[in-house]
Amino acid sequence: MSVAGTPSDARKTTATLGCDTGSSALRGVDAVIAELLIQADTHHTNLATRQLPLTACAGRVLAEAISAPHDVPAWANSAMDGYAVAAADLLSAAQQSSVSGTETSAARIHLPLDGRQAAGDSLCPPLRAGHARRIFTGAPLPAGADTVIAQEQVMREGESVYLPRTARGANVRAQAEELSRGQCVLTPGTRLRAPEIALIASLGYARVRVFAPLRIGLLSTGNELCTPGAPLAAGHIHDANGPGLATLLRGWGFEVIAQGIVADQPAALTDALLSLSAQCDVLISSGGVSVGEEDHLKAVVSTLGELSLWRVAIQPGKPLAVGRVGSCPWLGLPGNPTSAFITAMIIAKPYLLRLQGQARVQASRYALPAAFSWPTAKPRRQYLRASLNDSGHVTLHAQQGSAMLSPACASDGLAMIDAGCTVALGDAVAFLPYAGLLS
Ligand SMILES: Nc1nc2c(c(=O)[nH]1)N[C@H]1C(S)=C(S)[C@@H](COP(=O)(O)OP(=O)(O)OC[C@H]3O[C@@H](n4cnc5c(N)ncnc54)[C@H](O)[C@@H]3O)O[C@H]1N2
Ligand code: MOO
Repeated sequence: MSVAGTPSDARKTTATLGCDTGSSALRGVDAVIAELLIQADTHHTNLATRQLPLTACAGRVLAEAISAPHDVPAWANSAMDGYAVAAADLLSAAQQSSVSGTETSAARIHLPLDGRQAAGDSLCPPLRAGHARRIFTGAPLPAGADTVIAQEQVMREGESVYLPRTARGANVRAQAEELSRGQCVLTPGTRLRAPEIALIASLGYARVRVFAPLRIGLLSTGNELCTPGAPLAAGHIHDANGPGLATLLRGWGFEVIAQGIVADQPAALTDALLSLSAQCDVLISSGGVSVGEEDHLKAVVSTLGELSLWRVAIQPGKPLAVGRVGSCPWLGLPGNPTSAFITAMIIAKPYLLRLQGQARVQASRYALPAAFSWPTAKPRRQYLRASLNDSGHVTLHAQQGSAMLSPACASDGLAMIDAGCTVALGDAVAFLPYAGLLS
């Protein structure tokens, strides 16, 4: 990806592009996210916490540090089904074999067995000197043994075995090789996904302290909107943003109080915002934040609290607004469905996750070769519906309209092209998979 000129040149390009009125005044996406994260950091410490059973913690954010109550592994054990030996015995047996000349293959050492050790055995007597012990994966390593030889490499003959030379320590999971007792393994702010839940369970904890889920008040604004399932009157459309955004927000672990459709009229908006702000930690609306005479939301929010930011250098999603209703933060997403989704995933998500107490909030992005060219630099950062082809190159969906939903369903993620940048075929371009944005 290349930037058109220096940063100041890029600003000049932006300012002189007549087709995007007012773009020079737009705030950059990264600056807006950084500002929102600072706001969230000063807010989230007030969040309530609860101690919950592990089975109820999926997607919750940890509110306490988790330390290992014991070494992991707590005791040395076998990583293979095979035979436990002392490496020193292999060496001395090998020397004897070569002196007596009884060893048919120089690689084989003959040792008698002293018993059998399975996972879950409560007794584990020490290994007898000069012996091997049948052992199974996860079984404790007997004192005196330091090496396990996988059974595929061993010839068994009655109660003795022929063993290959093996490096000391092979196939042994040493005590504390992963974690030491008392070591902090998860810090507050960690989102609990399947691996974290399994780790906590493995340490023996049945309950952990997590943050209460953020309660988000959601409303779809617009006089043209109609609830899905209801017949459409002339000039009306079904509300896509309400169900879509609620799904996104619930997928990120939040509780959603869905207000449904609210007419774009000052009185109706005022009532809805005041009632939701009394029950919620954050308010999210879609629609009514652009420049039209029917876009009343910004004025209403200014009256009820403060409009702190409006318009971001992002495409789609430019009219995004941020403010508060009383002390309740409000994010006003644009009405075009894809603009609403993209601003939710790119800007609202890190803010909300941080408000929820989560430490790591940025979505993964990968630099991958472009299977397209983007010859004209744009004044706003682009988030384009994109997929990966069989060679792992980024392809763009043919339709990129911000009112269109089907391209998002037919793609794998978003290609990001910075403001002022062009892309030539084969250039590295940032790709954000939906997998990291939707969950
Ligand atoms: N003169 C200008 N017009 C527009 C500008 C501009 O800068 N100057 N910006 C455009 C951009 S960019 C966007 S994005 C939209 C955003 O406008 P609003 O946030 O005010 O949204 P609405 O006008 O209410 O709706 C826009 C569009 O989306 C449809 N919509 C709204 N809500 C829903 C919903 N819940 N489900 C499905 N579809 C919805 C609505 O019917 C409109 O078609 O403004 C541009 N205009
Ligand atoms: O930025 Mo608008 O969101 O292009 O449609």
